[in-house]
This record gives sequence, C-alpha cells and structure tokens, in this order.
Amino acid sequence: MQSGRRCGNPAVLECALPRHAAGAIDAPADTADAPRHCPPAASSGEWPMTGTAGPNTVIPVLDLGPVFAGEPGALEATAAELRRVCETVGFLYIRNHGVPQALIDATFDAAARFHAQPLEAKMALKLDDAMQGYLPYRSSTTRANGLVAVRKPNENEAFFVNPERDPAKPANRWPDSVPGFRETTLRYYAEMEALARRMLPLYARALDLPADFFDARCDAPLASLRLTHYPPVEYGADEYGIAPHTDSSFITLLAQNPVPGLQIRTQAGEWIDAPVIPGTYVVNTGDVLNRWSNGRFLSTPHRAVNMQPRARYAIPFFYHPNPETSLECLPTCTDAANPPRFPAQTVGEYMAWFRNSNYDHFRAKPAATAAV
Ligand SMILES: O=C(O)CCC(=O)C(=O)O
Ligand SMILES: [Fe+2]
Repeated sequence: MQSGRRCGNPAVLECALPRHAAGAIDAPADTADAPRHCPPAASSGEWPMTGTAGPNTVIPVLDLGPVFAGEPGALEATAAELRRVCETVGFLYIRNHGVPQALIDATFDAAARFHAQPLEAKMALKLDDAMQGYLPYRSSTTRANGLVAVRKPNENEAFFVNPERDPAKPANRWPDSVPGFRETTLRYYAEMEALARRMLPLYARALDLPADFFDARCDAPLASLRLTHYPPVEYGADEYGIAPHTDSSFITLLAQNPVPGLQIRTQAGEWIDAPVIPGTYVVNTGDVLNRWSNGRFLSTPHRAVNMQPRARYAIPFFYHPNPETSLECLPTCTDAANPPRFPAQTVGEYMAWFRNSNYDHFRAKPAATAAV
C-alpha cells in the first residue's frame, strides 16, 4: 500500500497545490472519467460568501474568543453567525477555541506512533463491537450516503478511542508499546468533549432554542475520537483516503492538520479544498444535527485525499448527544408548512444503522447492537 506518489504525473502535485491552498474548485467526485486531483481551477460564482471568510477560503472563520470570555452580546452575535454558516455552508473554522496546541501536537504524534507499529500489534486491538480499537487498512467503505455510485474501500487505517465513563461498556484497549498513548489520547478526548460542550449554547441559540437546550441531552455524549492514517498511496479510479460522505455526528471537531487533504462539496455541487489555517479547528454539522433540525442545518459532504509524498494523519472528534436522546424534530424547525422529514429515532438507533452500513466489521455481523 505504500507505493509512493499518487498522481503518476509529477506536474499534478505542482499544479494542484497552489489551487488547493487557495480553497479553489475541484472536479465532481461522482464523474467517473473526470481527471482527479488536478482539475481546472474555476469558480462557479454560486458559492455563498460570508463576511467572515478568511482571505483565501470560502469557508467562514468564527472567532469563539468573545463568547468564551463571556463578553456581553457575544453569545447572540456569534450564534447568529453560526446559524448563517450552518444553513448555507455546513463547515466553518473556529479560532480562539482554547485547546492547547501542545496537546494537539502530542495527539498527532500519538497517532503517528500508533500506526508505525507492526501490523500484528495493531491487529491485536482490532475493532470490537463497541466500535473501539483498530480499523485495518481498506476495511471501511462509505456506503451510507448515496453520494458515489462506485464504492471502494477507503485508503486509510484508524484507531478509535471511546468514552471511558460507562463501566457497562467494554473499556478501550490500549497498545502495549506506544508510551503515553493512553494518557495523551484520553486527555485530548476530554479536551474535545469540553470544547463541544462549551459550544452547545451557540448551537442552541443558533436554532432559536433556550441556551441550555442541549446540555442535559448531551451530558453523557456518545463521542468518539478517531486517529486516522492516510499513507501516501497511488489512488486508482474512485479511490479516496476517505470517500465522499457526511458525518453521522451532531458536530465534528477536526484539528488543523499540517498536511492538507480535506475537501468539501458546496451546495452548488463542486468540490473545494479546506485550506490549512494554523491554530484553528474545522467544525462541521453532521447527520444527527441535520435530522434533528429537519434539514435546516446542513450536513455537508466531504472527502479526504493525501496528495503529499508523506503520511497524513487526522484526529477528528465526532460528538453525539446521549444515546437515548430522541431526535424528534426540534420545535423551532417545523411548522404546518414544514412537517418533520425524519423518523424520531434515538441517537443510539441512528448510530447503529450508520455503523452497520459503513464498517465491514459490523456488516459481517448484522446483529451487532453496540451504540457507538
Ligand atoms: O481527514 C480529514 O481531514 C477528514 C476525515 C473525515 O472526514 C472523517 O474521518 O470523517
Ligand atoms: Fe468526515
């Protein structure tokens, strides 16, 4: 799998990089014969621009500093901006999030050291029914979204860290010979959970709900930290580091990665790069919030490819409400002319469906019922 550069033409990397760094338009993934990873640079002009967009990107940047400092009026002002972004883009960057950069760096380092182990050591921790452990290379296929017709396994391997608060659930299993791995990843997990919780009032106000609406519904959240490794491989047709998909989450928090590769699909159906903006997080709305809000907050398709001649790691944190929380349509997102569009499932039920659809491990065992 480690077969060197992926676009056989060395010019591809050179022509792709400047555009990718500028968040420009990519070719549709679904077009089987489209040139991949080096499309013509062209803007549709239809992409919604917002006043807070960074200099080189159409994905807005939201400053959380004022609201986290408790500045008067900041919650309402930031929530109004968040509402606009979630209704039109579904992806944003946040700055002044409060997560120490040293912890982010240490977590990337832990991910790299985990994946550098011999395959045998990783396979000893193979994914279990609680969706915890090691997901081997090319053993997940993005099926649950209807976004691409040809579905090949994703060109990545991953390790999942689950919450440790519930003694009834199997505990995380840890590698024996990756020093500090457990401590670092659990510390990062706790930091991510705290950040997501601090953001809940923003999402509540953005949806015209009382500021504490989500608090009790997310006090034992069904979150998961994923440590993904995208090796530098030669992609074939319809192959991706991770194929076009939407996240199942309420929100996903993705630490900035020194190696770019994330791309999002605009409402106009074009793929754009999410450029690296140091010190920020990428945050996106997932399917849970999309369903809960009756489609009002977008769950935007995205994908990742590793165009670099070196390994790429990603450490997304998928945040969900409590498993028993009902996703019955939020009261501010429906009226007589806009009836609920999605079943009032619980988060756990929705997650079980999503997981069974996407992970070969669970497809082989349709009776699996773990809720992560
Ligand atoms: O690798 C990335 O940048 C994004 C990964 C992603 O979308 C996911 O794991 O759901
Ligand atoms: Fe994702």
